[in-house]
Amino acid sequence: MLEMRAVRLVYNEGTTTEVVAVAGLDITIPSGQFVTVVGSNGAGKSSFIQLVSGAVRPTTGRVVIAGTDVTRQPQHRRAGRIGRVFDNPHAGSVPELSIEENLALAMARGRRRGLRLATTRQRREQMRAPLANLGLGLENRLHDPVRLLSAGQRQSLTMVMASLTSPEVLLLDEHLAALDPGTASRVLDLTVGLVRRLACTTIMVTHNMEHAITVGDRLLVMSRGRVIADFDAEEKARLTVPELVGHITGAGDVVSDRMLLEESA
Ligand SMILES: Nc1ncnc2c1ncn2[C@@H]1O[C@H](COP(=O)(O)OP(=O)(O)OP(=O)(O)O)[C@@H](O)[C@H]1O
Repeated sequence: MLEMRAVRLVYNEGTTTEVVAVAGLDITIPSGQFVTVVGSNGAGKSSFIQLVSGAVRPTTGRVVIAGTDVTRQPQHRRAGRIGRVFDNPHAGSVPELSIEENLALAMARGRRRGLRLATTRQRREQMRAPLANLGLGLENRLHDPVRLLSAGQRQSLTMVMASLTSPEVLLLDEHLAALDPGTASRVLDLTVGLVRRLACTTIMVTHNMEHAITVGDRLLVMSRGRVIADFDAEEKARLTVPELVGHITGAGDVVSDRMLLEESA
């Protein structure tokens, strides 16, 4: 279970540039639930993800993962429990290292022994299986540097890397945003399969209203640092894209061209 208790995140507090990024989050996400999150630019979606990962600390409030209060725990201490995939396909892997070395790094993440790049035959087999599941042939390119991969291949690899530590929580921050529609759809299918296999608590931020509705068990709409709508699986199944857009505009927020373009795609 993931709990956010009265969480506020204020940047530059008490100055003329003060920004309330998160204005009060009180959310309980049961273990294994797959939550999608939408909202306009600046609604606080990435801040929510960063508060869970430990990239930022709340100004006030508490973050609890599986009963452990992690509010003051630094990011590296929770790294082994949390998988994270960013919007930038280049952010999740090291371009000059091979696929195998990147996977070895991911496996070492969060372990006390530190990083060990040497690979054993057993470990290589452990890496090959999830790569083969992608259906992209990457299992036969273990020695290729990651810089040779396309954006979709890199994002798929990052997904596999995030899954290798069997995370309790998987954080996906607009991880399909930089991909063309066809590739995004394939990586989304991969995401759904991976989340099902890992059975981990998952938060997926997306600007794609269709994805937000069709994927996962719950949908949160954020506006100005708060959750303004919370749809369970049944409500989500009945929700239409125009209704969802209506929730965002109804809060006085602007729906970006990107959201509308993808809505009509
Ligand atoms: N490091 C920072 N310093 C100051 N303000 C910040 C910082 N990071 C985020 N903010 C502000 O906090 C608010 C919430 O930002 P956040 O990135 O969480 O929104 P978002 O919903 O993810 O937006 P987008 O869809 O545009 O990525 C915004 O007003 C943003 O400008």
